[in-house]
Amino acid sequence: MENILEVINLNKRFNSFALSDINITLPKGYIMGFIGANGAGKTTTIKLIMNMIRRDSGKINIFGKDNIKYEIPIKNKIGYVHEQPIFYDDLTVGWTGNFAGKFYSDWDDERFNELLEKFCIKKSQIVKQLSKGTKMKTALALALSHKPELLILDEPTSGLDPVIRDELLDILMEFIQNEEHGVFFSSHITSDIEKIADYITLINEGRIIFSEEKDKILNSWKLVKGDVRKIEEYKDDLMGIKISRTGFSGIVEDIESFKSRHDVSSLVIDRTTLDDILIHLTKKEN
Ligand SMILES: Nc1ncnc2c1ncn2[C@@H]1O[C@H](COP(=O)(O)OP(=O)(O)OP(=O)(O)O)[C@@H](O)[C@H]1O
Repeated sequence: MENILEVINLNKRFNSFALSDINITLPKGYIMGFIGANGAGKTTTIKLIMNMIRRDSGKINIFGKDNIKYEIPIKNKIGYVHEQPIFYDDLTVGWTGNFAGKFYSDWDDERFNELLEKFCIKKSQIVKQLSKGTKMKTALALALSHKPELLILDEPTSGLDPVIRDELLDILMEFIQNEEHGVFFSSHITSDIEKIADYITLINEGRIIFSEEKDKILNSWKLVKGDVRKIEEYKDDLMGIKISRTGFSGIVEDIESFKSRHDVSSLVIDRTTLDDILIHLTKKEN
């Protein structure tokens, strides 16, 4: 299987934060959701992928090529949306499209018009008068209008109402149908990721916790709950343990192996949602 994006042993240090040994692989034809708490390192990873900041070490290949050495041809085939899209605020959406089109050899004006219509945006609208959600939709229309092969989206669904979010998710699923494209998107809306992602990467405090197929994660990771008096028996095999007055809960990475080592008859074993995993594995203890 050919990879559209490979991040290999990537490191980047700021004064008080470090991204450590980041490894991510996205095969062609798939969508990867990138999740993590605020400040976990998602935007920094995306900026490194886009070569907007300098890496300390490691390697990033996009379409099989180094993202720095082949930056211009690679960026010609990437549709990128920043978490806070930046425009010339006093100008119109139409002007913005014409301007963006000059930078891409494959700009498709018809596609841009089609997307504006779908998102109910008029070309005559002045950018500074757009709502937050409409600005994001404009950024998405721009990112999708130069025939990109890879979409890199930093929180594309934040600020969008559920109807538009759903439309956007449909567009992303449609985008990968030809099996030649890929989507890498970060989001705090885990239901969006559960809905459309094939792969999920979870980052916490600058380290990858997992980067795996969604179905594998949701099938093998389970939420285990039990009587707090029995916690000693299980605690070494549970992650992110939370204790209340009566019970405990924790995450198990491989439920079959857990069952082979413990009597689970008194436990409740539930399917995990991404929110369960995020809450248990990334919440700092007070
Ligand atoms: N240029 C910089 N100089 C110093 N520290 C930085 C810089 N950019 C980011 N950081 C720090 O790196 C950490 C990770 O930030 P990042 O924006 O990557 O997190 P995030 O996961 O995208 O968070 P959020 O979900 O809130 O957008 C934060 O502690 C942030 O303050």
